[in-house]
Amino acid sequence: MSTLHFFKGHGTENDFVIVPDADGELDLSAAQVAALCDRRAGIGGDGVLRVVRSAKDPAAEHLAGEAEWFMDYRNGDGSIAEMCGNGVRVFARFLVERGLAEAGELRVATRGGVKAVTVSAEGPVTVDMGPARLPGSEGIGVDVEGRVRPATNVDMGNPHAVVFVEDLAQAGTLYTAPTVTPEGAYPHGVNVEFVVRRAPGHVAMRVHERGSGETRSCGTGACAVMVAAARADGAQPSVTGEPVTYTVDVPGGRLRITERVDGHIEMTGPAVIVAEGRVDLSRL
Ligand SMILES: N[C@@H](CCC[C@H](N)C(=O)O)C(=O)O
Repeated sequence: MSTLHFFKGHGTENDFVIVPDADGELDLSAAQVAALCDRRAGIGGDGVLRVVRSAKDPAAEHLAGEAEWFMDYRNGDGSIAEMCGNGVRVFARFLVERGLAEAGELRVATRGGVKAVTVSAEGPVTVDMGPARLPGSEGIGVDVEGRVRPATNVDMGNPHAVVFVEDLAQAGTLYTAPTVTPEGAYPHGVNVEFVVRRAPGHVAMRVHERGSGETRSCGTGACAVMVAAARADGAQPSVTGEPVTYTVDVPGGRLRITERVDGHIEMTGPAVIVAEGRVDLSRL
């Protein structure tokens, strides 16, 4: 019997199975990750966060001097993604609650680089996501109710296509991935955000995540949405010298996203650990 000690946590209901593996002894296959994330036959989650010392994982050993811990993030289907914004906030909360790091500012290694995360004792968790990249949106579109609308292509370390709609119901069921054009625009897949405006500086979104399907929140997605909305509103802090903050509502709660004058995107929201248990991997 191979028993795995796990925790469960979420950030605005983007939920994760957290697997402590300080010394990098676990080799979870994609099938095992998918089985853990299965909401009926497994624990259930949008993804898995393996908590490993940077020095003990080949993907992060080069970052060990900057960050003691590496977030090995996997999507719900077992695929690897470069970055998970809610995941890194939940990961930092876990480190602090388990006494593996002090509250305050700490650094977490990810496949998207080292992220500075600020954890308050009971309150919100803020992550400096670094700058967004807008590699060009020419020709990129998302099918909305049978009609292709132009989308904003935003890279938050992982890829996003952001499309504005009048009503979030226009996103449809999202049981399957939205159609993004042109075919092949995102050879490694893409996260798609549907956005409505609520008020100046306030938007709401739904997301279909690459590798996880529709989720209740996506941190990198909320940052991509904020940047797309800010640019559409003519706001660019690096030019105006004024930071810009947006409230982004997601089905699972609310995130506050600030673009600083240096271009870095900061995301703030709740992150909680809600359960702990053991699972027999051979039964999944
Ligand atoms: N939920 C995450 C994003 C997870 C990765 C994404 N599905 C991808 O494949 O890029 C977040 O909070 O950012």
